[in-house]
Amino acid sequence: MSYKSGFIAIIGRPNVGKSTLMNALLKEKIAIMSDKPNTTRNNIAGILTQDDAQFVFVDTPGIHKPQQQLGRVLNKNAYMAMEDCDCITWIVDANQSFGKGDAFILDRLDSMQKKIILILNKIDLLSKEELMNVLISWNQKASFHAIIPISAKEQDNLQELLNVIKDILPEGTPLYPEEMKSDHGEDFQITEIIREKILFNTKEEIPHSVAVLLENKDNRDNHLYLEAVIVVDRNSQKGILIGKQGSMIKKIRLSAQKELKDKFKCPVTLDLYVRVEKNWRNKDLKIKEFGLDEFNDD
Ligand SMILES: Nc1nc2c(ncn2[C@@H]2O[C@H](COP(=O)(O)OP(=O)(O)OP(=O)(O)O)[C@@H](O)[C@H]2O)c(=O)[nH]1
Repeated sequence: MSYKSGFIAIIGRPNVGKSTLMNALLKEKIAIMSDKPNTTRNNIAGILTQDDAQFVFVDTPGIHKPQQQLGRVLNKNAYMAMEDCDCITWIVDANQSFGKGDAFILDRLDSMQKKIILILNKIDLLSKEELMNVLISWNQKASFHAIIPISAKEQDNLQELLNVIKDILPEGTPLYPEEMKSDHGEDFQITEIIREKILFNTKEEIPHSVAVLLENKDNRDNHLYLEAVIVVDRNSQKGILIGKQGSMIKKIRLSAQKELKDKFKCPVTLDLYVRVEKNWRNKDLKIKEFGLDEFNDD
Protein backbone atom coordinates (compact mmCIF):
# COMPACT_ATOMS: atom_id res chain seq x y z
CA MET A 1 0.00 0.00 0.00
CA SER A 2 1.38 3.44 -0.90
CA TYR A 3 2.03 6.14 1.71
CA LYS A 4 -0.02 9.35 1.49
CA SER A 5 0.75 12.77 2.97
CA GLY A 6 -0.37 16.34 2.54
CA PHE A 7 -1.86 19.55 3.89
CA ILE A 8 -5.54 19.86 4.72
CA ALA A 9 -7.04 23.29 5.36
CA ILE A 10 -9.93 23.45 7.77
CA ILE A 11 -12.02 26.48 6.89
CA GLY A 12 -15.34 27.81 8.02
CA ARG A 13 -17.24 30.62 9.66
CA PRO A 14 -16.46 31.49 13.27
CA ASN A 15 -17.73 29.10 15.94
CA VAL A 16 -18.64 26.14 13.71
CA GLY A 17 -16.27 23.82 15.60
CA LYS A 18 -13.03 23.81 13.63
CA SER A 19 -10.78 23.71 16.68
CA THR A 20 -12.92 21.06 18.38
CA LEU A 21 -12.63 18.88 15.28
CA MET A 22 -8.89 19.22 15.03
CA ASN A 23 -8.39 18.46 18.69
CA ALA A 24 -10.67 15.41 18.38
CA LEU A 25 -8.79 14.12 15.34
CA LEU A 26 -5.44 14.54 17.04
CA LYS A 27 -6.75 13.30 20.38
CA GLU A 28 -4.85 16.11 22.05
CA LYS A 29 -5.50 19.76 22.76
CA ILE A 30 -3.72 21.68 20.02
CA ALA A 31 -6.05 24.61 19.46
CA ILE A 32 -7.94 26.40 22.19
CA MET A 33 -11.71 26.28 22.18
CA SER A 34 -14.40 28.61 23.42
CA ASP A 35 -17.99 29.48 22.66
CA LYS A 36 -16.95 32.97 21.53
CA PRO A 37 -16.41 33.58 17.79
CA ASN A 38 -12.90 34.09 16.43
CA THR A 39 -10.99 32.27 19.11
CA THR A 40 -8.46 30.92 16.64
CA ARG A 41 -5.98 33.44 15.33
CA ASN A 42 -2.98 31.60 13.95
CA ASN A 43 -2.77 28.92 11.30
CA ILE A 44 -2.05 26.02 13.61
CA ALA A 45 -0.81 22.88 11.97
CA GLY A 46 -1.89 19.76 13.81
CA ILE A 47 -0.21 16.61 12.57
CA LEU A 48 -1.78 13.15 12.58
CA THR A 49 0.53 10.30 11.63
CA GLN A 50 -0.87 6.84 10.88
CA ASP A 51 0.78 3.69 9.45
CA ASP A 52 -0.02 4.60 5.87
CA ALA A 53 -0.60 8.37 5.93
CA GLN A 54 0.29 11.69 7.46
CA PHE A 55 -2.38 14.41 7.68
CA VAL A 56 -1.16 17.95 8.29
CA PHE A 57 -4.16 20.04 9.32
CA VAL A 58 -4.10 23.79 9.06
CA ASP A 59 -6.72 25.36 11.28
CA THR A 60 -7.69 28.76 9.98
CA PRO A 61 -9.16 31.79 11.71
CA GLY A 62 -12.90 31.98 11.08
CA ILE A 63 -13.63 33.74 7.82
CA HIS A 64 -15.87 36.76 8.20
CA LYS A 65 -16.34 40.21 6.71
CA PRO A 66 -13.32 42.18 7.99
CA GLN A 67 -13.98 45.26 10.08
CA GLN A 68 -10.56 46.12 11.35
CA GLN A 69 -6.97 45.57 10.31
CA LEU A 70 -6.73 42.49 12.55
CA GLY A 71 -9.82 41.07 10.82
CA ARG A 72 -8.20 41.55 7.43
CA VAL A 73 -5.02 39.76 8.49
CA LEU A 74 -7.08 36.89 9.89
CA ASN A 75 -8.96 36.49 6.62
CA LYS A 76 -5.77 36.60 4.64
CA ASN A 77 -4.26 33.83 6.75
CA ALA A 78 -7.27 31.66 5.96
CA TYR A 79 -6.99 32.28 2.21
CA MET A 80 -3.26 31.53 2.17
CA ALA A 81 -3.87 28.22 3.91
CA MET A 82 -6.50 27.35 1.30
CA GLU A 83 -4.21 28.10 -1.66
CA ASP A 84 -1.32 26.08 -0.28
CA CYS A 85 -3.12 22.89 0.70
CA ASP A 86 -3.85 19.58 -1.06
CA CYS A 87 -7.46 19.48 0.05
CA ILE A 88 -9.93 21.86 1.63
CA THR A 89 -12.37 20.81 4.30
CA TRP A 90 -15.15 23.32 4.75
CA ILE A 91 -16.87 22.85 8.07
CA VAL A 92 -20.34 24.22 8.69
CA ASP A 93 -22.77 24.01 11.57
CA ALA A 94 -25.50 21.65 10.34
CA ASN A 95 -28.00 23.44 12.59
CA GLN A 96 -27.62 26.78 10.84
CA SER A 97 -29.22 27.52 7.52
CA PHE A 98 -27.19 28.71 4.54
CA GLY A 99 -26.47 32.41 4.99
CA LYS A 100 -24.59 35.34 3.51
CA GLY A 101 -21.38 34.23 5.21
CA ASP A 102 -21.60 30.83 3.50
CA ALA A 103 -22.26 32.45 0.13
CA PHE A 104 -19.12 34.57 0.70
CA ILE A 105 -17.02 31.45 1.32
CA LEU A 106 -18.59 29.46 -1.53
CA ASP A 107 -17.78 32.28 -3.90
CA ARG A 108 -14.16 32.21 -2.78
CA LEU A 109 -13.96 28.40 -3.08
CA ASP A 110 -15.41 28.42 -6.60
CA SER A 111 -12.38 30.31 -7.86
CA MET A 112 -9.98 27.63 -6.59
CA GLN A 113 -9.20 24.41 -8.39
CA LYS A 114 -9.32 22.30 -5.24
CA LYS A 115 -11.22 19.28 -4.06
CA ILE A 116 -13.57 20.40 -1.32
CA ILE A 117 -15.01 18.21 1.38
CA LEU A 118 -18.02 19.71 3.11
CA ILE A 119 -18.22 18.72 6.77
CA LEU A 120 -21.61 19.06 8.42
CA ASN A 121 -20.77 19.39 12.10
CA LYS A 122 -22.85 19.23 15.29
CA ILE A 123 -25.17 16.51 13.96
CA ASP A 124 -25.64 15.36 17.55
CA LEU A 125 -28.16 18.21 17.79
CA LEU A 126 -30.25 16.98 14.81
CA SER A 127 -32.77 14.20 14.25
CA LYS A 128 -32.17 11.76 11.35
CA GLU A 129 -34.87 13.42 9.31
CA GLU A 130 -33.51 16.91 9.90
CA LEU A 131 -30.06 15.73 8.91
CA MET A 132 -31.42 14.27 5.68
CA ASN A 133 -32.97 17.63 4.76
CA VAL A 134 -29.72 19.44 5.54
CA LEU A 135 -27.78 16.99 3.34
CA ILE A 136 -30.17 17.48 0.43
CA SER A 137 -30.09 21.24 0.72
CA TRP A 138 -26.25 21.47 0.84
CA ASN A 139 -25.91 19.01 -2.02
CA GLN A 140 -27.77 21.47 -4.23
CA LYS A 141 -25.43 24.36 -3.42
CA ALA A 142 -22.26 23.15 -5.16
CA SER A 143 -20.51 20.03 -6.39
CA PHE A 144 -18.49 18.97 -3.40
CA HIS A 145 -16.05 16.08 -3.59
CA ALA A 146 -17.92 14.64 -0.60
CA ILE A 147 -20.29 15.72 2.15
CA ILE A 148 -19.52 14.13 5.52
CA PRO A 149 -21.83 14.58 8.53
CA ILE A 150 -19.96 14.47 11.84
CA SER A 151 -20.08 15.43 15.46
CA ALA A 152 -16.68 16.74 16.50
CA LYS A 153 -17.85 16.90 20.10
CA GLU A 154 -19.13 13.30 20.20
CA GLN A 155 -16.31 12.12 17.91
CA ASP A 156 -18.88 10.65 15.54
CA ASN A 157 -17.94 9.60 11.96
CA LEU A 158 -14.40 10.96 12.19
CA GLN A 159 -12.80 7.81 10.75
CA GLU A 160 -14.99 8.10 7.65
CA LEU A 161 -13.83 11.70 7.29
CA LEU A 162 -10.17 10.63 7.52
CA ASN A 163 -10.72 7.91 4.90
CA VAL A 164 -12.18 10.40 2.43
CA ILE A 165 -9.34 12.87 3.05
CA LYS A 166 -6.75 10.10 2.63
CA ASP A 167 -8.16 9.26 -0.80
CA ILE A 168 -7.43 12.82 -1.96
CA LEU A 169 -3.94 13.22 -0.48
CA PRO A 170 -1.01 12.73 -2.86
CA GLU A 171 1.43 9.84 -2.49
CA GLY A 172 4.58 10.84 -0.66
CA THR A 173 6.75 10.49 2.39
CA PRO A 174 5.94 11.93 5.84
CA LEU A 175 6.30 15.72 5.90
CA TYR A 176 7.10 15.92 9.61
CA PRO A 177 8.69 13.56 12.15
CA GLU A 178 6.22 10.91 13.33
CA GLU A 179 6.16 12.04 16.96
CA MET A 180 5.39 15.67 16.09
CA LYS A 181 1.81 16.82 16.71
CA SER A 182 2.05 20.53 16.01
CA ASP A 183 4.50 22.93 14.38
CA HIS A 184 3.93 25.45 17.13
CA GLY A 185 6.42 25.60 19.95
CA GLU A 186 5.94 25.39 23.68
CA ASP A 187 5.78 29.19 24.18
CA PHE A 188 2.84 29.50 21.81
CA GLN A 189 0.98 26.71 23.57
CA ILE A 190 1.55 28.40 26.94
CA THR A 191 0.15 31.74 25.77
CA GLU A 192 -2.80 30.00 24.10
CA ILE A 193 -3.71 28.24 27.34
CA ILE A 194 -3.69 31.60 29.14
CA ARG A 195 -5.78 33.18 26.36
CA GLU A 196 -8.29 30.35 26.62
CA LYS A 197 -8.76 30.99 30.35
CA ILE A 198 -9.29 34.71 29.66
CA LEU A 199 -11.96 33.95 27.04
CA PHE A 200 -13.61 31.43 29.30
CA ASN A 201 -13.81 33.76 32.30
CA THR A 202 -14.65 37.11 30.72
CA LYS A 203 -17.63 38.44 28.78
CA GLU A 204 -18.11 39.73 25.23
CA GLU A 205 -15.99 42.89 25.49
CA ILE A 206 -12.64 41.16 26.07
CA PRO A 207 -12.06 38.44 23.42
CA HIS A 208 -11.14 40.40 20.31
CA SER A 209 -8.88 42.80 22.06
CA VAL A 210 -6.58 40.53 23.96
CA ALA A 211 -3.09 39.28 23.15
CA VAL A 212 -0.86 37.30 25.48
CA LEU A 213 2.93 37.63 25.44
CA LEU A 214 5.28 35.32 27.28
CA GLU A 215 7.95 37.57 28.80
CA ASN A 216 9.87 35.07 30.87
CA LYS A 217 10.27 31.30 31.09
CA ASP A 218 12.64 29.70 33.51
CA ASN A 219 12.99 26.09 34.58
CA ARG A 220 14.74 25.70 37.94
CA ASP A 221 14.97 22.29 39.62
CA ASN A 222 12.11 20.96 37.52
CA HIS A 223 9.86 23.89 38.55
CA LEU A 224 8.59 26.09 35.73
CA TYR A 225 8.45 29.86 36.41
CA LEU A 226 6.43 31.83 33.85
CA GLU A 227 5.69 35.53 33.43
CA ALA A 228 3.16 36.67 30.86
CA VAL A 229 1.65 39.99 29.87
CA ILE A 230 -1.96 40.31 28.77
CA VAL A 231 -2.34 43.20 26.33
CA VAL A 232 -5.70 44.92 25.94
CA ASP A 233 -6.61 48.10 24.09
CA ARG A 234 -8.71 49.99 26.65
CA ASN A 235 -8.34 50.95 30.29
CA SER A 236 -11.84 49.69 30.99
CA GLN A 237 -10.80 46.23 29.77
CA LYS A 238 -7.84 46.26 32.11
CA GLY A 239 -10.28 46.87 34.94
CA ILE A 240 -12.47 43.96 33.88
CA LEU A 241 -9.49 41.63 33.59
CA ILE A 242 -8.16 42.50 37.01
CA GLY A 243 -11.57 42.38 38.64
CA LYS A 244 -12.67 43.33 42.13
CA GLN A 245 -9.61 43.24 44.36
CA GLY A 246 -7.81 41.21 41.72
CA SER A 247 -10.34 38.39 41.80
CA MET A 248 -10.63 37.93 38.02
CA ILE A 249 -6.93 37.88 37.23
CA LYS A 250 -6.46 35.44 40.11
CA LYS A 251 -9.09 33.12 38.67
CA ILE A 252 -7.45 33.24 35.23
CA ARG A 253 -3.99 32.75 36.70
CA LEU A 254 -4.95 29.76 38.84
CA SER A 255 -6.86 27.93 36.12
CA ALA A 256 -4.07 28.49 33.57
CA GLN A 257 -1.47 27.45 36.13
CA LYS A 258 -3.34 24.21 36.83
CA GLU A 259 -3.57 23.28 33.16
CA LEU A 260 0.09 24.14 32.59
CA LYS A 261 1.06 21.98 35.54
CA ASP A 262 -0.85 19.02 34.05
CA LYS A 263 0.63 19.68 30.63
CA PHE A 264 4.27 19.91 31.72
CA LYS A 265 3.94 17.42 34.58
CA CYS A 266 5.88 19.63 36.99
CA PRO A 267 5.08 22.46 39.43
CA VAL A 268 4.37 25.76 37.67
CA THR A 269 4.36 29.31 39.03
CA LEU A 270 2.61 31.72 36.70
CA ASP A 271 2.69 35.50 37.09
CA LEU A 272 0.32 37.60 34.98
CA TYR A 273 0.38 41.33 34.24
CA VAL A 274 -2.10 43.43 32.27
CA ARG A 275 -0.94 46.18 29.91
CA VAL A 276 -2.98 48.66 27.88
CA GLU A 277 -1.84 49.32 24.27
CA LYS A 278 -4.43 51.69 22.85
CA ASN A 279 -5.98 50.53 19.56
CA TRP A 280 -3.39 47.77 18.93
CA ARG A 281 -5.71 45.85 16.63
CA ASN A 282 -5.41 48.55 13.98
CA LYS A 283 -1.63 48.75 14.08
CA ASP A 284 0.31 46.49 11.69
CA LEU A 285 3.45 46.66 13.80
CA LYS A 286 1.60 45.51 16.88
CA ILE A 287 -0.08 42.67 15.02
CA LYS A 288 3.40 41.59 13.92
CA GLU A 289 4.85 41.89 17.41
CA PHE A 290 2.10 39.68 18.76
CA GLY A 291 2.84 37.02 16.13
CA LEU A 292 -0.49 37.27 14.33
CA ASP A 293 0.86 38.15 10.89
CA GLU A 294 2.52 34.86 9.83
CA PHE A 295 1.21 34.96 6.30
CA ASN A 296 0.78 38.69 5.86
CA ASP A 297 3.22 39.40 3.06
CA ASP A 298 2.29 42.89 1.90
N1 LIG B 1 -23.18 20.16 20.07
C1 LIG B 1 -21.98 20.31 19.50
N2 LIG B 1 -21.22 21.38 19.79
C2 LIG B 1 -20.01 21.52 19.18
C3 LIG B 1 -19.54 20.54 18.25
N3 LIG B 1 -18.32 20.95 17.81
C4 LIG B 1 -18.05 22.12 18.43
N4 LIG B 1 -19.05 22.47 19.27
C5 LIG B 1 -19.12 23.67 20.13
O1 LIG B 1 -19.12 24.84 19.32
C6 LIG B 1 -18.38 25.91 19.97
C7 LIG B 1 -17.30 26.45 19.03
O2 LIG B 1 -16.29 25.46 18.82
P1 LIG B 1 -14.79 25.83 18.33
O3 LIG B 1 -14.12 24.53 18.03
O4 LIG B 1 -14.11 26.77 19.25
O5 LIG B 1 -15.13 26.63 16.99
P2 LIG B 1 -14.17 27.28 15.89
O6 LIG B 1 -14.83 27.08 14.59
O7 LIG B 1 -12.76 26.77 16.05
O8 LIG B 1 -14.26 28.79 16.30
P3 LIG B 1 -13.33 30.05 15.91
O9 LIG B 1 -12.01 29.83 16.62
O10 LIG B 1 -14.11 31.17 16.48
O11 LIG B 1 -13.20 30.12 14.44
C8 LIG B 1 -17.86 25.31 21.27
O12 LIG B 1 -18.74 25.66 22.30
C9 LIG B 1 -17.89 23.81 21.01
O13 LIG B 1 -18.02 23.03 22.18
C10 LIG B 1 -20.38 19.39 17.97
O14 LIG B 1 -20.07 18.48 17.20
N5 LIG B 1 -21.58 19.34 18.63
